[in-house]
Amino acid sequence: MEQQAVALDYQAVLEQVAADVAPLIGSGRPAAYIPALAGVDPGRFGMAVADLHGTVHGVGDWRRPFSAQSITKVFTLALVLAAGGDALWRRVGREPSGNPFNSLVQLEYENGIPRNPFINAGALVVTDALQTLTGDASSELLEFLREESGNPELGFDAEVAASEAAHGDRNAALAHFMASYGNIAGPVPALLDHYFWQCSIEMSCADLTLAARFLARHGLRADGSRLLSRSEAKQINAVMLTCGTYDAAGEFAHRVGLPGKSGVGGGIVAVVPGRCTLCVWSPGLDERGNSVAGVAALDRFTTLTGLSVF
Ligand SMILES: NC(=O)CC[C@H](N)C(=O)O
Repeated sequence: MEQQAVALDYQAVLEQVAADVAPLIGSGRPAAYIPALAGVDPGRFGMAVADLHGTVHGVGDWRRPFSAQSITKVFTLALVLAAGGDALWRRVGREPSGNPFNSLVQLEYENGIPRNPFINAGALVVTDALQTLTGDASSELLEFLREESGNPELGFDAEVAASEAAHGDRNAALAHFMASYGNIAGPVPALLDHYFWQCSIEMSCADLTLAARFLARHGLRADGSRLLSRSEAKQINAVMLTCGTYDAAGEFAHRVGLPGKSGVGGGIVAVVPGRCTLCVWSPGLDERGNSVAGVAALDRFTTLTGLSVF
């Protein structure tokens, strides 16, 4: 049976979701391996939905900025595909890794080609590609996010970026290891700086729902111009579905049924292609690095509304 695009009362749905997941807020733990993130209040919860035209509804802390972290990997990937096309896929795969996001182990067996663009190794390759294409990967990303969200105030959190750099041995190891296979073009120290700056961008649920709309709009930017072809937008959504929540992507697809991308700041962006974008934030993470209340909220949202890609 074909699903009708019935007008939904997003505000009422969000309020219901927030009430339903309230007992889970504070479960899990904020990321501790980046000390500047460990101090975030685990009692926070916000969620927003943006429709295709940019009307945003939200509940809780939906306007409060948080550390976007790995959610930014979606946008960096989009900018590289927009500027460089398919060439990227010779350097990074599109398969789930089944391993933690910062794992080193597969890289040696697979000749320095990361499994997908959303584990840290893959994101480092994507950032390296953006650096080659533009000369200033982090500024390029920030500019794009400001334009799409309509929020010129968006910026980096210098304390988080410095904290990541100070505890960045794992990411440095990944980057140097891939460089030894010839899969990093630029100097590793500059690449790591850009990568950490990107991860430190602070955005609210409202900002992220707006910025991700090109994924629900089949590649069209907020101003109506085309960022990606319809097929490229589909490809990013597909990789989000299969790889966006790391080694929990199967569980996320099972529960939520939408392309999604999480970050260790506790945010998750999800996309209903042709319909809307969602973002939820709550800093308590499960052992795989995904927000406990966040996944539950998206699960509840798709159950209540029937909105899913399946
Ligand atoms: N999953 C994440 O959000 C990880 C991003 C984090 N900045 C890191 O590189 O470790």
